[in-house]
Amino acid sequence: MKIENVNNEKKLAALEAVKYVQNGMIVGLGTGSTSAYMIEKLGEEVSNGLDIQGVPSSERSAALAEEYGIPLVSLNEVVELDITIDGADEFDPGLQLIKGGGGALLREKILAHNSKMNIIIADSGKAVSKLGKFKLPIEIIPFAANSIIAELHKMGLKPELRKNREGEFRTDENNLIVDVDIWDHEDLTQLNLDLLNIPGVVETGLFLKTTDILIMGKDKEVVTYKSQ
Ligand SMILES: O=C(CO)[C@H](O)[C@H](O)COP(=O)(O)O
Repeated sequence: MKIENVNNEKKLAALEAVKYVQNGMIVGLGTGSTSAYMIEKLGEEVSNGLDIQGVPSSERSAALAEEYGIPLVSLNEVVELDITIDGADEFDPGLQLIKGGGGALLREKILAHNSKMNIIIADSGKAVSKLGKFKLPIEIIPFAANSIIAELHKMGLKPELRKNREGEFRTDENNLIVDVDIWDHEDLTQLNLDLLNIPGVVETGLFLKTTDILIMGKDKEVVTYKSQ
């Protein structure tokens, strides 16, 4: 699909999700290109009088929200969120997700866990029948990087340390990301537990039970899925 069509689907999903935001809400702000459309639209609504406070899931989203005039608070000030709107790298028919392509999975999962409602916004290219074409991001602490990578190799997960132009990719919490191949794994709940059991693994990008509503842009329309 052409990039402008993908972007249009992202935007459609984002605009639809913003309709769920009401006056007085504490809103979790996701990270990524789809979430950026949502933050831009929320900023427009704020300038038209919508009274909300945002809790950003990354430094990038915090900067964007500030640029668009959305008042921000920290999670520690509010403890619970009314709604979080975030993107995904893949979603399956059970609305299970792989997230973390942008490296913000830790704060994103914390927001999702502490939110009364979680809305995921995505273009149609993110829909899969089975999770795992996208490599699963895992956040790990630098102190244990090599031992964790060795263990992930033993598990057959073909780990790759994420890099960028500056060298090792660092998260907002100054951790590392390892991307692993989970394609051959059927029991994702068990896999998630096995990964979280490795000392030094901070969080995984498997979001298995957090989605309440998923809004997908598809051509010029939106399709809304609700969790059962
Ligand atoms: O999980 C994420 C960041 O950690 C993003 O939500 C995910 O990567 C989707 O990004 P985009 O909206 O740019 O396709």
